[in-house]
Amino acid sequence: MKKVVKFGGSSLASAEQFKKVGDIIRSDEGRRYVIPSAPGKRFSNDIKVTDMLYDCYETAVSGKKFAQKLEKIKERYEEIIKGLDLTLSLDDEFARIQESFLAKAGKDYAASRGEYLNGIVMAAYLGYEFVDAAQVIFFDEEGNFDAVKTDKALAERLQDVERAVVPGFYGAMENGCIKTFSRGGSDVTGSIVAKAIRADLYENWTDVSGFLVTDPHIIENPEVIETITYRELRELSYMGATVLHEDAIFPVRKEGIPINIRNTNAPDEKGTLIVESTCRKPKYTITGIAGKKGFASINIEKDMMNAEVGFGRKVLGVFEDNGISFEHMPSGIDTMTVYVHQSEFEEKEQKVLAGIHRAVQPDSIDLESDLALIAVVGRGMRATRGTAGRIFSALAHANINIKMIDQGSSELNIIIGVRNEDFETAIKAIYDIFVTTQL
Ligand SMILES: Nc1ncnc2c1ncn2[C@@H]1O[C@H](COP(=O)(O)OP(=O)(O)O)[C@@H](O)[C@H]1O
Ligand SMILES: N[C@@H](CC(=O)OP(=O)(O)O)C(=O)O
Repeated sequence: MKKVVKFGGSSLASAEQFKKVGDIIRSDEGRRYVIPSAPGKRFSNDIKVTDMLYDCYETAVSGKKFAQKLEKIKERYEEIIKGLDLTLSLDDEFARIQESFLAKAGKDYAASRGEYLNGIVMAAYLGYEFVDAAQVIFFDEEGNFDAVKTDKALAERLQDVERAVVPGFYGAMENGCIKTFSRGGSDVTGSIVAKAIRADLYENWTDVSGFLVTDPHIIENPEVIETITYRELRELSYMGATVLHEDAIFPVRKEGIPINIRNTNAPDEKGTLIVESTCRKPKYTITGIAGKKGFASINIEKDMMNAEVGFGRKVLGVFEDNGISFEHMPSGIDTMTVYVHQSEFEEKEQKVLAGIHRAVQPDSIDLESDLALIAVVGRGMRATRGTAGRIFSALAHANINIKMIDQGSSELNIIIGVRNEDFETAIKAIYDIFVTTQL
């Protein structure tokens, strides 16, 4: 059995957490390739090392003194090294980082040092070989991930390495410059390594007991999802369920490698298994609920809109010309509504409105802001009648006005638009009706 195991920042925030991780790895021979994140938060208002590095680098490039900030980061690692009784000095590494900050090596280089240093500590602790991600994970000149080159390099490099630590989150471009994935990207590294070595399983260890039906910040102690398909997960992680980076699904999915989300603080729990397909019946009609705030809607009206060939294309062309992607586009006979991210739209609002007027001469355009989108996802919805009806009635009972409802033709998800201020109450109402009361 060959397993790739990724440990998130919360699992590696302190020596105590490192010890739990060590026990987990040593308890299973198959856990041969380890992907660590940078040390995360030790307590709720602590600062992640990645954020300390961004801040320190910004101070350095603005020409201010940054030695003290760098020292604080070094202390985080020294505390871990001391707690693990290791004889390891990071003095040379920190001297090099300081020089590189002065030479403006880049924001991505700065952030990547969190995982790089944690990888060195982890390799020393486990007695595994350290493989720098800059040697095996590649980005092209435009900064896009180069899957083909990476897959080949990783497979070759790890071919004869029995046990290795590969730091998460970063790689290198052709010119040697360090480049990171977006935040939470160590999940992506784990998936890429799992694909390259043809792993049997990709374990992703975090601080919750699996993928939960909904965000634990909204519902206290939500149920754990036992089995979820890649497609369901993609919908949920795209809509804000942050436990797994949305791009982490693709590499393993291509190879049919399952992902197992596990809890470092409760290693005996089975967690969530993410698979290509399953005949296991889901426990509830819905598998999960996720959502995001901060959308705006642009409602366009024009008599006889439906008869005007190319109307939709012309409207969407205006958004494209302004570099704005749209999330949803429900339409009526003489109306169409476009949902966009408010932050992307706000600064270009007047340009977009003028563009729409010019392109399709509408009768009227209405804007609404501070909207939230909620995705109710589940493979079980296809076989169950009345799911949308139950959502409607749950929200009506909770006194929430539904702004929009959109069911994908795959019947795997229903998207609901509500006001930002109703977001949490709406999720609670949907959770209650499908999970708590199991109606
Ligand atoms: N549906 C969900 N299921 C599980 N966790 C979720 C969900 N939605 C949001 N979260 C949050 O994701 C966190 C885990 O992700 P993350 O902070 O990236 O962990 P790590 O540091 O281990 O990579 C959990 O602590 C939880 O608060
Ligand atoms: N350390 C990086 C990458 C990462 O994946 O971290 P975590 O596994 O703690 O989400 C970040 O904070 O974004």
